[in-house]
Amino acid sequence: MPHMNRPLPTLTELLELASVVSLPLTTRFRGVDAREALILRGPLGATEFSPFVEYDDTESLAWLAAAIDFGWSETPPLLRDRIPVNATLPAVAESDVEENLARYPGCRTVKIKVAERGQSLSDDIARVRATRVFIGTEGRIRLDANGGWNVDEAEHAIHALAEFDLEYVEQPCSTVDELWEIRQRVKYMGIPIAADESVRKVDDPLDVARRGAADLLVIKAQPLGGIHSALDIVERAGLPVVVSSALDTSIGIAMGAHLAACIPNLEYDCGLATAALLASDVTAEPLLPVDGTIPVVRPALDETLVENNLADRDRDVWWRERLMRTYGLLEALGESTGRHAD
Ligand SMILES: O=C(O)CCC(=O)C1=CC=C[C@@H](O)[C@@H]1C(=O)O
Ligand SMILES: [Mg+2]
Repeated sequence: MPHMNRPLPTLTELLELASVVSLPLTTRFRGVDAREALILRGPLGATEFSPFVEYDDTESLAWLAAAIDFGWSETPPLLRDRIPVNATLPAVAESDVEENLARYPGCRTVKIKVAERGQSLSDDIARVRATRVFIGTEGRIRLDANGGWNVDEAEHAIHALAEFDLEYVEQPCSTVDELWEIRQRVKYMGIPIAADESVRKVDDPLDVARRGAADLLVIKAQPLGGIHSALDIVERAGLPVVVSSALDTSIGIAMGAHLAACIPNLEYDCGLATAALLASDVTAEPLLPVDGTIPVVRPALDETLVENNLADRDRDVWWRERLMRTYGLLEALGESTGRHAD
């Protein structure tokens, strides 16, 4: 799965090129208030290894392949220099919608988190309604349930939320079978179903497309093994895609922006505006949206910002040990496929 057109950098090299940062978030997201990431200074520019902290080493493997791909392999030809992006609205209270959306100047599309644990459908309805008021009738609203509903709950929620005019619903349920079922049930309403976790957290990312269980795919560069590997998936899936971030720093977002820039048909706004969720970043030119787009650039690290955001000593050790173990897995895979570290 990892693509590499040159030998793997050695583990010693990677460790020398690494800094571990912890960036505060403006709003709690995915249950955390800070985003930890290991930043690498690759020969082609800065790159990022930042599987979520709860992921095991096997799941982290694709993220390391992605980091090396972006830092050590040339990106395929870029077809555009800016990417239209959506605002990402965490599962905030109705009263906080306006303040959150004000961070995304010019974005005509909002992705709203719904089905948050501990909340009810009426919280979702209030958040979606406030968003529709904020963006007006021309704006586009998509929902992301992160698999939080069963099929009946999803059907009920989609009926209740359809009046707000939905562009699509992302991962309403957790399994591919459930996605297939809910897609059948809401087809008559003309609301497409997008797969996210059913692409990035499964053994076969193409299964959901092959089984006709989604209308479009959410594609994330890090969990799918990097730009080359993700492009291969996009090509083989044959469905429209939305390139999204993994709540990365602006370095990982640049990886996503480069991936999006390589995709011939980009019909939907991409989920790459999440630098707006970071209260601090590792570059002086964060990839924040301007006029609803972000640029396709490789931002330079600002070493003062890196220094100011360095993680605590114990977290630094934790990330370096994770890097070592994951590198071991990658190396073993390389050996089995004939690729070797120096
Ligand atoms: O798609 C977007 O608008 C931003 C990215 C985003 O929402 C996510 C990034 C990383 C992890 C996820 O919980 C979340 C998602 O599920 O899509
Ligand atoms: Mg999602």
